[in-house]
Amino acid sequence: MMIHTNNYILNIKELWDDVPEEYLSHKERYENAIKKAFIVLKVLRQLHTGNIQITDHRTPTNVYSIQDGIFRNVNPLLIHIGLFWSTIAAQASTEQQAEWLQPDSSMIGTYVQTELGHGSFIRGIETTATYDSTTDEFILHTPRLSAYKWWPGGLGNTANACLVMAQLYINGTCHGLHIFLAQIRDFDTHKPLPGIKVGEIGPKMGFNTADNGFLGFDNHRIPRTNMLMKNVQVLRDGTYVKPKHDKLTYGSMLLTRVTLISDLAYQLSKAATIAVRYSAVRRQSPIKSNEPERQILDFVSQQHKLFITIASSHVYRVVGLWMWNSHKRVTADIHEGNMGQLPELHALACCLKAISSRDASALVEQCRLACGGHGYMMASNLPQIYAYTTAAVTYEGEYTVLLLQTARYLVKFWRLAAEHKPLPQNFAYFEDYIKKNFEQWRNSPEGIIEGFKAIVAGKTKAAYDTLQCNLRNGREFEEAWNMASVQLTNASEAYARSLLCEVFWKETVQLSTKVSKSLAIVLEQLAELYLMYWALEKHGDLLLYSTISRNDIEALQSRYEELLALIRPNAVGLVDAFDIRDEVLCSTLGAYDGRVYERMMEEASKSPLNEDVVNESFHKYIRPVTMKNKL
Ligand SMILES: CCCCCCCCCC/C=C\CCCCCCC/C=C/C(=O)SCCNC(=O)CCNC(=O)[C@H](O)C(C)(C)COP(=O)(O)OP(=O)(O)OC[C@H]1O[C@@H](n2cnc3c(N)ncnc32)[C@H](O)[C@@H]1OP(=O)(O)O
Ligand SMILES: Cc1cc2nc3c(=O)[nH]c(=O)nc-3n(C[C@H](O)[C@H](O)[C@H](O)COP(=O)(O)OP(=O)(O)OC[C@H]3O[C@@H](n4cnc5c(N)ncnc54)[C@H](O)[C@@H]3O)c2cc1C
Repeated sequence: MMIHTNNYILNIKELWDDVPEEYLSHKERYENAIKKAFIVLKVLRQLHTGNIQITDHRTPTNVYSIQDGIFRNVNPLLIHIGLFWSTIAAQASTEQQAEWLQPDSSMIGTYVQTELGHGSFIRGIETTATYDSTTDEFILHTPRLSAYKWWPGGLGNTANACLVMAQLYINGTCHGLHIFLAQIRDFDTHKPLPGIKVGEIGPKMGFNTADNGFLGFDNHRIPRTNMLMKNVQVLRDGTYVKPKHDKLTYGSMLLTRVTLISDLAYQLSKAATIAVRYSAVRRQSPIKSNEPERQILDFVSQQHKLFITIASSHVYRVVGLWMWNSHKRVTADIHEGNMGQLPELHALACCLKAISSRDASALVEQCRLACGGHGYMMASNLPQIYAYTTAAVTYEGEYTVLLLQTARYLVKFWRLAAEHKPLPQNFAYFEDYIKKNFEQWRNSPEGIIEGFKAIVAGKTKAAYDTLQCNLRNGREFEEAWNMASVQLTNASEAYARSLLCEVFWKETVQLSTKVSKSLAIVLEQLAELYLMYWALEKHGDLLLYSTISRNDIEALQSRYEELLALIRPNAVGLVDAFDIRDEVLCSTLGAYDGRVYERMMEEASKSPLNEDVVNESFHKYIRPVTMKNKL
């Protein structure tokens, strides 16, 4: 059957709620979401097997984005689709993949890594997988409460299988973390298998349809062939065959960090669409007292809040794609046995995942604030987008922890520069900074990019000097590192910002040659706005580390304000161009037709508190008190 995915999915009635999900209980929310998840999964399987074919050109992104509207929260199968399958595809041997990656598989899986006691420091994970050569099995075991797995999405009620990260023991020797496939529930009855203690962890700030779960193993046995064996093997006699790089097991985190950048771009585009459209509808107070009230989008301070969100969505879309292509290239190299580019990819993914999630959550919150009181309504959808986005600051590598990973990479190159050793081209600016080869400041995108590089160099130098000073004072390296960690994270943050500015500007300039002149102008305005915004935000750092002057900063401010005025007439068009359907946006404030107040009233009428003219609690609790003296 040929289908148009948009229409097909939008027309499946069971996928769309009559009662807004906020009115459901924790249990009902899950049950509602799981019903929908399996309808969507069926569609995806039909697409995969070719039973239905797509006529529109944007799937699977389309299916992925439509699900945002379907769930208004999180698809409980997100980890099954996004992490379970992709980890098997990347880390299982060809034979394992042939067996496990069947489109009609009974397995519903999840990715089980974090424990009650350890999330960030994964070498501290306590779950063990001990090889028993007499039976050719691994024994999975949870030695104590802190070793209970805690957090995995879909684990609480949905999954019947999982990929477990555990410490591998062979003949008493620990070989570190490895990934194992374990069945945890019966495929038919769905009851936990013997030796498995599994459940759901309870309500959270968001992700409430994702049934995040806990899991403990009591000497649970799985076949030896259930260890993911593409990069590393345990042979029948217990021989351990090492991987070519000892962090290949962390590959799924790397991939998800890369993917997340694009997902966050999409969340930003939703928030921007809601806030900009609302700001075009909402009128509040005149600018000149003798004039009618103005669209709040005409207030320059409102433009300052919103246009950076539009621009940032483009930045993360462009940089997300750039990272995706790098990941593809590096993965192909790894297949050929060349690990050379992995450290760089890891360093970039860490800082970009950290900064994109932090930026996205801050900007979504800014959009909510920009919608005044109405932005606080769940029906605006901004609170849900925020709850979803801010979780990304923590999961898949906590913000600070990831920035400190990138700092290791920066410090290595600074050490080379300080010792006057050869540097790769992309760090040549470290040497310039040491030799004080400072460029004359230019108030242009290229000038700002150079300025940001000077900040990276200056901050890395400061962190490195502190580290050295701590070492000279007799501290051990790890302690000296901890003492310098505020400066180290600052250097990483600056590095991420300089990458974002450089990649976005260069890609925009290139793209501009391929599109119409009028579109090129708008794209360049947005890119310039992004660079100016951050130059002004970081003007203190520019004053410290570059040759910028006070006059230059004043000129930047004027150009920034000019850009706000230039973008204003295109603001609504720019968010319309994100092309997000009303059914996906799920917002009373952001719908295409601009019927904000009508939709708000329609949504309010769905409140169960409006079902009875007089709520029965009046008779039970209020009247006895208020009427007491009059009875
Ligand atoms: C209709 C449906 C359609 C569905 C379509 C699906 C599409 C999917 C799209 C999905 C997109 C977005 C949605 C995503 C939603 C996700 C939902 C949430 C899921 C959440 C899951 C999780 O959170 S899983 C758990 C994640 N946990 C972490 O990230 C833990 C963080 N900690 C670490 O990574 C490590 O502990 C740390 C790296 C911090 C340290 O490791 P350690 O072993 O201690 O390292 P060291 O010994 O200190 O050595 C460091 C050296 O190792 C190098 N290194 C570290 N990591 C890596 C790596 N990954 N790769 C390469 N190298 C690495 C590091 O550079 C050091 O090297 P050096 O030379 O010594 O400096
Ligand atoms: C919504 C959501 C979904 C999730 N889904 C999954 C899943 O599907 N599967 C899974 O396995 N896990 C999942 N997780 C768990 C997630 O990966 C971890 O919570 C995350 O990696 C952070 O680890 P933590 O909770 O141990 O934080 P902690 O490391 O305890 O962080 C607490 C604080 O300590 C600081 N800190 C910790 N270590 C250091 C250090 N070395 N240096 C400086 N500061 C440090 C941090 O910066 C932070 O401020 C999920 C989490 C959330 C919130």
